Amino acid sequence: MHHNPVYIKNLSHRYPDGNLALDNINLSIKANEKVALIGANGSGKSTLQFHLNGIFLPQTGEVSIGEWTINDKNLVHIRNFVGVVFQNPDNQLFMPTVWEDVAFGPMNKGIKGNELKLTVIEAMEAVNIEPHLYGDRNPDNLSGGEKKRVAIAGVLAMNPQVLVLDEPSAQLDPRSRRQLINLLHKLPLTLLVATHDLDLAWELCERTIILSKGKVVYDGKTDRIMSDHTFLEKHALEAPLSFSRAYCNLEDRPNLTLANNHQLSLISD
Ligand SMILES: Nc1ncnc2c1ncn2[C@@H]1O[C@H](COP(=O)(O)OP(=O)(O)OP(=O)(O)O)[C@@H](O)[C@H]1O
Repeated sequence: MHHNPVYIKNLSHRYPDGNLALDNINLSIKANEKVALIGANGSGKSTLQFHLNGIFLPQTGEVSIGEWTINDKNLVHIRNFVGVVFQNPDNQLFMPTVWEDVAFGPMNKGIKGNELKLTVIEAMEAVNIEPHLYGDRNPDNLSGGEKKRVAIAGVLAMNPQVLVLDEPSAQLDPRSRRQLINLLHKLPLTLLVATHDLDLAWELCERTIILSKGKVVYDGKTDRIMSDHTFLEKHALEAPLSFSRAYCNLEDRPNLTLANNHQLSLISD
């Protein structure tokens, strides 16, 4: 019996057209671990996330969330345990006002009255969406970054133990992105962040999983992989800028070692 909040064994996923999007994935994530999921377009990140809250059920292999091995009978438990914020917030916001959107999940869990009000306010404040300014607004009329933050608030209001985020920084301006990183950093929960923003991966996640053509090709320390330009290039990825900058100040991060000459030319650029 394992007790990790996320445990995936021999998971494969083939789309109806024959496309093998996940090819024998094995991984587990410990409580409160913050993990980046990176990989080029089409590497399988979204497909994997769809398996984490039962949007897809395993065709081959198994996915366990907390104490449940996902099947079509325990999806309510799974979805209370795992919150997923999709890449496109338009898929997530459907109520006439921001307030109702954030309140929707906790209301369905039976929370009401003052407790509901406090839950909604807390979730909105966590993502810097001021309840008195945004509560009555129609989500359709928000900017992309505001929608994204409301979608995150709606998931936080469910009080999940595992939070899965698909491209959380994609539409955010630098300040909102920074605030989001700080918020995610502080959250006492298990986090899996699929992102092309390798700076965010590096700043937020000690561990990185790299997918390539549906396979896990790296699972280990984020620091280590960000210094391996040859490996990143092989999987169509690029080292983050801030990481290269940090190299200029190696004494701040004494655990880093240069893996090859690429970094040296990058630093002097
Ligand atoms: N509905 C579908 N039917 C058939 N193939 C699909 C479907 N959705 C995705 N795929 C394929 O499965 C593979 C994995 O796609 P997925 O969306 O999981 O990748 P991703 O890593 O999330 O990509 P991106 O970075 O572009 O969001 C790709 O080859 C994609 O073309």
